[in-house]
Amino acid sequence: MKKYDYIIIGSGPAANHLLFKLARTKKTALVIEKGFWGGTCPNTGCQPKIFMEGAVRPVLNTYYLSGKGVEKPAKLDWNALIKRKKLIWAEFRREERSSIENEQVDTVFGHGVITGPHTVEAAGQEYEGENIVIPTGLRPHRLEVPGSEYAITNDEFFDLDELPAKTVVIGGGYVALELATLMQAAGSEVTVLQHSDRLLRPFDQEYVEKLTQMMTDRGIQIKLNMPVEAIAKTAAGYEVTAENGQKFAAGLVVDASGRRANVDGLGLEKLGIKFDPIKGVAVNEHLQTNVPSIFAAGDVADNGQLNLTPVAWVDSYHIYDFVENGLEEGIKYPAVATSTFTYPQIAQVGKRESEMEDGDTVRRMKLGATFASLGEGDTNAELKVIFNQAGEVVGASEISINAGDDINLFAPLIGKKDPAKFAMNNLGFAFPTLANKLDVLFR
Ligand SMILES: Cc1cc2nc3c(=O)[nH]c(=O)nc-3n(C[C@H](O)[C@H](O)[C@H](O)COP(=O)(O)OP(=O)(O)OC[C@H]3O[C@@H](n4cnc5c(N)ncnc54)[C@H](O)[C@@H]3O)c2cc1C
Ligand SMILES: NC(=O)c1ccc[n+]([C@@H]2O[C@H](COP(=O)([O-])OP(=O)(O)OC[C@H]3O[C@@H](n4cnc5c(N)ncnc54)[C@H](O)[C@@H]3O)[C@@H](O)[C@H]2O)c1
Repeated sequence: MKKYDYIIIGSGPAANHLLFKLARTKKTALVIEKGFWGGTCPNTGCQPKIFMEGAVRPVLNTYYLSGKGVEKPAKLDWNALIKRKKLIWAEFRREERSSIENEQVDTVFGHGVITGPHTVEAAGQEYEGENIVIPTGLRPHRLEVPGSEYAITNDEFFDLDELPAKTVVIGGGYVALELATLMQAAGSEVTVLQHSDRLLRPFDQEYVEKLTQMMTDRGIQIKLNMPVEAIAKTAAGYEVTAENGQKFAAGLVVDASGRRANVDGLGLEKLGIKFDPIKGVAVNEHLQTNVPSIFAAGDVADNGQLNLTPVAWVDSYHIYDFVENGLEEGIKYPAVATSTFTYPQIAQVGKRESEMEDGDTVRRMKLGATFASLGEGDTNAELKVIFNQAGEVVGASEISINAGDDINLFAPLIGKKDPAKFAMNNLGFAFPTLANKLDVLFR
């Protein structure tokens, strides 16, 4: 039986960042993957999404600037964009597996099953590992209603050659609103059906309302409290029926009703490894499962964090430091910033206004009134920064077309006592960018 220092089941961001670290050592690893090499983020998640958003953003920009110096809104050519996407990704997919392999790292294509505290089976072979790491990620949740098989998920979305004239998106989280943004910008008539009364739970709800209004103004129908009862195939496409009897016709239905942990068929039950079928594998402060040689990392680890790529990186770095450097201190997550890649974007780091405690204060800045935002037609742009009683920055939220980038300026300011002084003395920001406006905000 071939022996390795690490057996890693899954090849997503949590796995490849552990491999980057291990490359500095002489340690050996086997990576097992049953889907696309590289995992969700580069194949069916963050990367194809941000690639497409890169074209959608300037198109929507011209929509808001139309008649204000721009003659008319630009038109997005979905078919051409997908063609270009497929070309770029075909090359990525050809090369990704071989980019992982080297003299220290072997790869196997297949479903990994843990058979013992140090053994894993894949593609009919058993392998031995000093350490086993489970970064198996999440898979799309499928609605449990008749006809749910007619809906696609993000797994198929980024390869759609044609975009129908009418689309229905089920869900109200990151994926639902990001995909709805892309499809409407490409000319589809989009309806979003959310089962509850809230969208984008991790974000400032005042900004979510602003975003909802702007999406609605562009023609996206957003229906709250609209649980779906069934999806049926019709001569023209599909018909989605809500529990209240309302019917929605569409040429495409996208199920974005959340994601579930990839824990099935991993052999966890046999070894007594604790897990939750939705949230994932139970871990301690070193990301160890209740079997000490077996770790979980990234989205599938029930680590109390949002399921984001930078969190997966932090997890894999911690496992490396714990196993290789004997780090005793438990994992400490930084304040990880997050953003929706809608139009406009909503971004967040640290506390939200709704989480303020006694003594906290909030300061707002109407970014939309600045020359830069006026020039971009981003007149609803706004920023909120939360301070604690000691004057330290404890959170920031922004709605703007650049919020996802802007929020990164606030991550290093979290916990800083005199942020204006810190920013002015330590960070030499370019002008005129949001960075320079920090000075105004902190006066
Ligand atoms: C549409 C979409 C957009 C997103 N956008 C963003 C974004 O903008 N920013 C952000 O931070 N995050 C984003 N995310 C989340 C991000 O993709 C995840 O947080 C990240 O991929 C987690 O990495 P991971 O390594 O834990 O798991 P994954 O990337 O999911 O990788 C897990 C891998 O394990 C494999 N696997 C599972 N079980 C087995 C098994 N038994 N044997 C072998 N292989 C197995 C899977 O095939 C998969 O390739 C997005 C997600 C989606 C769906
Ligand atoms: N920009 C980003 O960073 C980004 C983008 C996409 C995904 N992600 C990550 O991936 C995770 C998964 O994203 P997601 O959008 O799939 O999940 P999510 O948890 O953000 O949203 C799921 C949505 O589906 C709704 N829902 C749940 N059950 C439903 C039902 N039966 N019928 C209708 N709606 C239902 C929920 O209320 C929620 O609005 C996110 O939590 C996030 O961590 C991040």
